[in-house]
Amino acid sequence: MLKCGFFDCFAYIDCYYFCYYYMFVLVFHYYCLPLLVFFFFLFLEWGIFLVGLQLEWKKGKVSPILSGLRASFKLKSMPLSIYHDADGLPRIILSEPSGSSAEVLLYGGQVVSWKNERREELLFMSSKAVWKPRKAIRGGISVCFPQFGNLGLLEKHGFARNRLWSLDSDPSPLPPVNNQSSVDLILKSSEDDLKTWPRSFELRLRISLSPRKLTLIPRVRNTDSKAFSFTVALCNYLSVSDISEVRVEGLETLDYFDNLMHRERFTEQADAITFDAEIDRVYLSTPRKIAIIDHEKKRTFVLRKDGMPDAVVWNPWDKKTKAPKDLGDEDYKTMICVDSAAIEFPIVLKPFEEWKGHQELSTVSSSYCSGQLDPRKVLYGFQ
Ligand SMILES: O=P(O)(O)OC[C@H]1O[C@H](O)[C@H](O)[C@@H](O)[C@@H]1O
Repeated sequence: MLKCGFFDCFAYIDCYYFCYYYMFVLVFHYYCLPLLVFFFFLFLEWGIFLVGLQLEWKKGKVSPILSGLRASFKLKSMPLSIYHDADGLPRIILSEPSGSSAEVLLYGGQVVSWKNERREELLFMSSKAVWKPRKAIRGGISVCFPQFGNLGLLEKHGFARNRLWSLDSDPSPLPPVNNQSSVDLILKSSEDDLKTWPRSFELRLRISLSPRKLTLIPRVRNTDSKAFSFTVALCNYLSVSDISEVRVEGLETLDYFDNLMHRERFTEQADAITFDAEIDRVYLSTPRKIAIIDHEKKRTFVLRKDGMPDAVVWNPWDKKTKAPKDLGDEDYKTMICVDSAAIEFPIVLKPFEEWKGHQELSTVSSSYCSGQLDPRKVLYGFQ
């Protein structure tokens, strides 16, 4: 007869615990441990990726692997409509809720109109502008790349303003835009351009509209196997009531190259720039903020820029022999060009590096007190 004492019960329970423990060890070793190892390496990989992303972004450089990964995770953006006007040039219309708008041509990646909420045009467009390819359109905001002016062997101001750009579906590392107030454009080196400028590049431009503000973010990526350098400018043709009533502040005491004096270097002596004759100067290492004050219209344009240390100031005045053919005789009176530029020190990019600039044009619709460059002071009287 089998007898089962009190302590035999414990032996019986112990045996079960041992089996559970053994099973747990088996499961842990064969299932959980591999899973833990898997997740450990997964998180490690993502950590390295995110740190890399941040470092690359801080340096302003982007590797193709990172940009490829980003592209695969990007959000789908809302398609923008492309219109063809009477001139046949494809254009994109940007708008935002306050009522302001902008028009952007694929030809040249050029902004040709920027209207405020009262539908007033803020950019100058020549009465004789030629709306046909292979010639830059006289007005708006044009992109000079890869050469400013005649500072090289290429055509004046480079070829980018005379090429057909495309919509950019992968603007990474910038997040994709998904509304009607921004557009991303891209120009890549073509076979023809490689013959005259044998450097493979991607030139991107984001144009964004917000109340009283137009922002342009140009970027250049070196997709070549060799380093290259370039000069660049955003030529802003601003609409003014009367050039003789205009004053530009923020460039005083700076050095400039005078294009009318064989690029000789001078130092600005005036406390602001006023206009009574032809002017064509490249101001060097300027502050980030420049004010263009239109006394008659009681409007001030505020130009803020980054990554483009120089500023060009140009008005051809009435020198009919010298003035461009696509400019009306009286047009010089209602325009002033103040450009954001990188000219004195060309930008150098190694393979896969990216350069990024930033320009913001805004308007302050009030009388402007000299010396108060901060538009908040003008608008709200902040001290
Ligand atoms: O006639 P474009 O090639 O468009 O150039 C227009 C003007 O652009 C810049 O402002 C230059 O400094 C000027 O020298 C030039 O005349």
